[in-house]
Amino acid sequence: MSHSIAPLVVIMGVSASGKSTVGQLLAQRLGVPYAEADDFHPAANVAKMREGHPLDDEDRRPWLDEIARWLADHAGSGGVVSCSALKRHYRDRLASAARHVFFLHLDGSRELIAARITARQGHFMPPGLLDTQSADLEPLGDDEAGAAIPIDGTPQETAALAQDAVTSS
Ligand SMILES: Nc1ncnc2c1ncn2[C@@H]1O[C@H](COP(=O)(O)OP(=O)(O)OP(=O)(O)O)[C@@H](O)[C@H]1O
Ligand SMILES: O=C(O)[C@H](O)[C@@H](O)[C@H](O)[C@H](O)CO
Repeated sequence: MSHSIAPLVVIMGVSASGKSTVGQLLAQRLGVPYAEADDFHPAANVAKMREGHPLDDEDRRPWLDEIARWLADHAGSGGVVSCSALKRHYRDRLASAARHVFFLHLDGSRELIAARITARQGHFMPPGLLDTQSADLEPLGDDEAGAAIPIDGTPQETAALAQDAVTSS
C-alpha cells in the first residue's frame, strides 16, 4: 500500500478474536475513523445470534453490503472497520468496494479465544457459537491483500503489530 494513500482496513476474525478492542486502538494509531461491524447488522441477525443460531450467507449478504458501502465512503479518508469476514467470497465482496482494502486477520488458538469469549460480559454473542465461527473461517489466501496477526499479547501489543503490518504493506 502506498503511504500516500490513507489506509483502509478490515480487521477480521472469529467472534472474540479482538476485532473491536484492537480495531479501535489501530484506528487511533493510524488517525482514521473506526466503525463496528455489529452496528451494520439488521436487528434480525442480532436476534438470531442471541438465540444461539449462526448466520448463513443470506443473512450476511445485506450486512456485507452495508460494510462495503462504508469502505467505499471512506476510500479517500481511510478507516478501520471490524468485520468477521470469515469466508473468501465475503472478503472479495468487501475488496470490491475500493481499490486498496487491506485485511488484518486476528489469529489465535481456539483455547485462547474460547477463554476470552467466556470471560466477556455484556455481549450478545453466545460462546457456543464460536465453533460455527471457526468452521466458517477461511484463512487469507496468498493472493489477498492482508496479513495475519497473533493475538496472544496485550491489546496495545496486538495493535502495534497490526499497525506495522498496515504501514509496511
Ligand atoms: N490481548 C487482547 N486482545 C484483544 N482482546 C482481548 C485481549 N485480552 C482480552 N481481550 C478481551 O477479549 C474479548 C473479545 O474482544 P472483542 O470484543 O474486541 O472481540 P471481537 O472480535 O470484536 O468480538 P465480536 O466479533 O464477538 O464482537 C474482550 O472482552 C476483550 O476485552
Ligand atoms: O459473521 C458473523 O457470523 C457475525 O458477524 C458474527 O461474527 C458476529 O457479528 C460477531 O462475531 C459478534 O459480534
